[in-house]
Amino acid sequence: MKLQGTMQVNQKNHLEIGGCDTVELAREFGTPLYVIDETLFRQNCRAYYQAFTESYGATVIYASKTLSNLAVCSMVEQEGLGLDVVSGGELYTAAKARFPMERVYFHGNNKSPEELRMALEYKVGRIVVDNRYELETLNNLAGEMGVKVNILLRLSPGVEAHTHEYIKTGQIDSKFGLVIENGMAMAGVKRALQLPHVQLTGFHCHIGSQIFELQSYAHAAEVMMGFVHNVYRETGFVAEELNMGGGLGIYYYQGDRPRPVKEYADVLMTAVKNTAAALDLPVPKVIVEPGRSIAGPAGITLYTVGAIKDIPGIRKYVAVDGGMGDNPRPALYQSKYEACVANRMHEQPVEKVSIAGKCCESGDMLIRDIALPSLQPGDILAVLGTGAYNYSMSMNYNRLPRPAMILVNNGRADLIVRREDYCDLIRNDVMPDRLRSNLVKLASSR
Ligand SMILES: Cc1ncc(COP(=O)(O)O)c(C=O)c1O
Ligand SMILES: N[C@@H](CCCC[NH3+])C(=O)O
Repeated sequence: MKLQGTMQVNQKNHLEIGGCDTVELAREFGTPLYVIDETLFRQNCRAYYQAFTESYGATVIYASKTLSNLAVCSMVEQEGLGLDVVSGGELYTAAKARFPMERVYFHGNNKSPEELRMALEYKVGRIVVDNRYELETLNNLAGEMGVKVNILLRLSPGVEAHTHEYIKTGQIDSKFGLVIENGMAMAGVKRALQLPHVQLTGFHCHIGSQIFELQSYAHAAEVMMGFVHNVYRETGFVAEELNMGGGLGIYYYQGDRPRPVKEYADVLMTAVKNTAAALDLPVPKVIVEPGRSIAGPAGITLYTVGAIKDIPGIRKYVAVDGGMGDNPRPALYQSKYEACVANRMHEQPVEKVSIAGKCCESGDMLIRDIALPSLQPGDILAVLGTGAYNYSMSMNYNRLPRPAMILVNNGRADLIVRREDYCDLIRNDVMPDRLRSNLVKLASSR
């Protein structure tokens, strides 16, 4: 097990994070509870800023799909990064956090006309256009509003990243972007250059997520620069910007070998520079969009242990008060996590158990076969590395209220997302009058 950031074991043998005792946090805020280590989150932002912006003049934008709320947007802003948003909701959150809109990039493979109009009204820095339909729609909307908008075109470079099938995005058979290989991308560029209300500034690609193998980035950069060269030869257009997406992998489980951000920056920037030199092109402004590698390691989730069921010779199930509702990743991608018993950190593992969630799904298993000290109902289990794609992918299946989130730093814990309650669950339910009167009739006929 790997304790990251400010995590340590305190004198009471409890897990501590951000100078706060997790057992006390569980008591004060309840469980399940998302806890974000502010120091580590900011350190991760700074590692990107130093490696890309200070060393190479590149731009770093945080992918808010990873974890977004007002407090997170505000930290990202303070650390000098931009923001990638993929929906009206993420854009709205950024606006409410007063994030400078010129530092916002708007992504997505099916932005609605309303979302595009909203982005134009907010004057976001760039819209990353995914397909021809969007290109025409955006041009028309910008025309109606009398503006010209800066765009990047998202391309599918045909580069396969070594990661889970569901989180690969750069291959040809993908719902994202215009394919380079078959001419779709070149046709898109030529059309964009004709349209009066869009200003093409460059190209974007994103080859996937949870990537350890840096050569995939170098390869993608070479393919993208090759395309920049072909565009220049065919149209005379010189791309000023090259957005290479995000995707750097993090440590979740033994065997995961994350690469340092500095190494990632060196590999990517060297590939861009060398290819530009070989093709006699100016070096474009490079943009990267990390998410997981900033938020992931900075988060943990605290649960309370409940029912324990031992099926002798088969499996011991230890159920916790959350599960796929707050972390759907194990059910979706068979993702693995490490965990510890936060209130008894000094005890050695004595048995193998499986941590079950509380949803009515056999697949709601947070961790299978983990060696832990003997667990009792009431113990606090901390699952590590849950800062990315947990809260942002959480759901209300089984009408479970979503957990609270707190930000910890230097012994201080601030609530940044309130725990949902049962009223939240029925907030948008509407009882049609005819059903209401049926209920009244039924009641009175009894
Ligand atoms: C377009 C785009 N940019 C950036 C990211 C962030 O990726 P990661 O969280 O792996 O860094 C994603 C998600 O995979 C994405 O789809
Ligand atoms: N949600 C995925 C990552 C998807 C990235 C979005 N392009 C995960 O948890 O690993």
